[in-house]
Amino acid sequence: MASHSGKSETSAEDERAGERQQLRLRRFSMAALSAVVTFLMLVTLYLNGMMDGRTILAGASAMGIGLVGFFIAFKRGWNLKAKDPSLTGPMMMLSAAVVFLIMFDSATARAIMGAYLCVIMLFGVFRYPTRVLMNTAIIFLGVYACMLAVLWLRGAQAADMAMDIGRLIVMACVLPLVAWVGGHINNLRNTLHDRKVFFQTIWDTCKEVVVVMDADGIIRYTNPAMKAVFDRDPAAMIGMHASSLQPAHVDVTHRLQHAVRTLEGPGAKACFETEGVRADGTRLPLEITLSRAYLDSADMVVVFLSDITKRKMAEDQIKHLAQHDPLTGLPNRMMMHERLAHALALATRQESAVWVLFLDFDRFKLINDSLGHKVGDIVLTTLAARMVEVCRETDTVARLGGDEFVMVLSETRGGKLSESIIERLMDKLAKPIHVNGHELQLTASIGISVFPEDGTTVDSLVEHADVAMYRAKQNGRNNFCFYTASMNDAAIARLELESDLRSALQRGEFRLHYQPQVDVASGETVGAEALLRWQHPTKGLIPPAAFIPLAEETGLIVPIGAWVIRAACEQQRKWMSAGLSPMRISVNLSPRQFAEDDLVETIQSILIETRIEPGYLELELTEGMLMSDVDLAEKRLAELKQLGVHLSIDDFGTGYSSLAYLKRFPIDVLKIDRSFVKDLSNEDNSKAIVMAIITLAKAMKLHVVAEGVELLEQEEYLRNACCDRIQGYLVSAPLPAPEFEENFLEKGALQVEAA
Ligand SMILES: Nc1nc2c(ncn2[C@@H]2O[C@@H]3COP(=O)(O)O[C@H]4[C@@H](O)[C@H](n5cnc6c(=O)[nH]c(N)nc65)O[C@@H]4COP(=O)(O)O[C@H]3[C@H]2O)c(=O)[nH]1
Repeated sequence: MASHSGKSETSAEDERAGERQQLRLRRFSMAALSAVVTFLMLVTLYLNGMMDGRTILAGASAMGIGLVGFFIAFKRGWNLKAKDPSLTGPMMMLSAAVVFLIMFDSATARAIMGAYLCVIMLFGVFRYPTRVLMNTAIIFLGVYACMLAVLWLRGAQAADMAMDIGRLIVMACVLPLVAWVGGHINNLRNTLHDRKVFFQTIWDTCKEVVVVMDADGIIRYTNPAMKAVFDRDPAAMIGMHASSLQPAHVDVTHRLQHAVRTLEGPGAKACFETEGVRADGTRLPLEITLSRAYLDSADMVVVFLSDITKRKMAEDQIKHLAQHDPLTGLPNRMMMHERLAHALALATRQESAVWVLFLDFDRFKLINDSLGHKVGDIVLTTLAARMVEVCRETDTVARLGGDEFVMVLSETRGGKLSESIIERLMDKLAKPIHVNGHELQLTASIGISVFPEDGTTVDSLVEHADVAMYRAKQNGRNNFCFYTASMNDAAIARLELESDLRSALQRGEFRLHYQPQVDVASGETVGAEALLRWQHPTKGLIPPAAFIPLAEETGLIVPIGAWVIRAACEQQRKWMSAGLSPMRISVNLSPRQFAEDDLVETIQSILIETRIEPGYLELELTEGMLMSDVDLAEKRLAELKQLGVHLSIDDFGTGYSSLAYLKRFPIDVLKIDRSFVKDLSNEDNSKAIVMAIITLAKAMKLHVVAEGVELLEQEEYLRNACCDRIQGYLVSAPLPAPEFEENFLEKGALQVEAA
């Protein structure tokens, strides 16, 4: 099989070689024929007495012998051994030898060959580069000069010599010039050809449609992109009017004409966007760029048509993203502004009212913190959908961020706005939401401002609705409140508080009070909780509840919280330096602080600077902080634990702690929330809860501290329930450091193992 295919390959090759040899023979025959024709021409010259018969005979014989030799070589295949089997070189040398032989003998032949060469050179300028032409001219002139020298030596006639020398001089002047000019023409021709290929490639591969049209809008040229973009045959478009590329309802003739008129000077261009139509009738957005060009003796307009479908889609998407909230798909603050401005303009004309509702969901932060952002997101989208359901199409529901929403309700001619809409909205929002097995019930605090009574601008109405919302929250959650001028005062006060809070740290207005923690069994003070106070220059001592939420909201809690830890450690150091027995001091950590990446480093550097053993510092965390991101909490707690500080869960029982998670956290202490302690005397439920917490803590080998112990009977119950420690007014209210020192340290505080 293999040898068979090998054979067939060889025979095919032989066949091709045979064909090539035949071709060479044919070419040779044509060259021989041209030699015969030349010979006939020479015979004509001879018959007219212009050439010597001997010369012609000698030339013809030499040529004849040479041609026969070549013929035999081709027939026998000798030529195949040569480098160039066509034998072009030897044949040219034979021709040149014969030509020079004839020229040598005949002045006429020299004259004819000179003229012949000039003609060849002239035509050659379109084909050969300067170098080739110049070489040919020099060789010819050199051989010619040598020939004349030999003739002169042989004593040629003076008249003939003069003619030949004159011819040689003329040719010496003309031929290099022809060669030089010819070379240039040839270069230009090549450049033009290259440019043509270059621009043709651009024309053919350009993704933009290029249309060259005359002053009447008739398409003269267009490129292959026409097919790709408009699905139309470019050849078929030639001669059609450019308007055939547009949908029937779009007429840009005037725009086009106007744009063309504005094009002044070379390189001027005009640009605009419009719509085009494909062969199947579908439309596409186009960007048109026009410029003028002069072609075929006429003014032309060159039009670039770019398909901007993708760009338009991206623009629309960006616009949508810029104007909408990505989570709920509702308009965002920017679009709410636009819509409200529009609603106000309309209401001014129609002399109707517009209500701006500012909504904030009560307890949302707690849900978000304790059940995680994913649950928070589901809750928000559910609430957003409910708000939209209550609205009419002309109304707007927007999300400003977090759990803050704004609704813009416009009064129509048919119906007045009334409180019943708000009640309907609140009922709808308060319906339970089921997420991941949790049944969540959220309520909204709603502030309402009314146009035109409460403001005539977008900003004032939104601001006033916000102020009213704060009041609604203060009045107890799940409430709504219409704005009144006096509310503004409260909002201003809040702003003032915020600005005072910002400078309180620099001004050194913060203080720490210490509340003792007492061992139930021994009655001895075994620790203290450091609690923050703000000594305001005009308002006096402000309790933390009045400013911690604001500090948390503004982020100021991070530097304030760091100050608390430092102040507590410094106080501890002072007491130790004064020879007082050290005890563990606990400080509260806020959610923001806990989330800070450099929390551990901050605490570590404070401990090092104040030379306090980590075991004397206890950090109080809330359940919400741990549950909002369990993985982060686990990592952060491990880092803190490694540092050596004590960890406790504050207000235990009020959050959403899963006991399974509790096991993952390296906690030392559970603090029973004071709401359970408060109800110990009269509520069986609280007793059960307190007992459960203590049992749980014991099972997990944790210490238990009961907060807010005010009454002896509460202490008694806790003692019987084997609670480790108590903290509360029964022992002492939080005290400034000197009083705490006097009452609880000097009286012989018990030393606690810092481990
Ligand atoms: N009714 C009653 N209350 C008692 C009794 N014993 C103590 N208390 C009060 O209960 C609060 C205990 O602190 P907390 O649960 O950590 O609750 C703290 C804590 O969450 C926060 N807080 C206080 N200081 C800081 C701080 O430095 N940083 C952070 N992030 N939060 C702090 O402010 C909350 C309130 O602090 P305070 O106003 O100092 O209120 C303190 C304390 O004065 C009692 O027998 N009965």
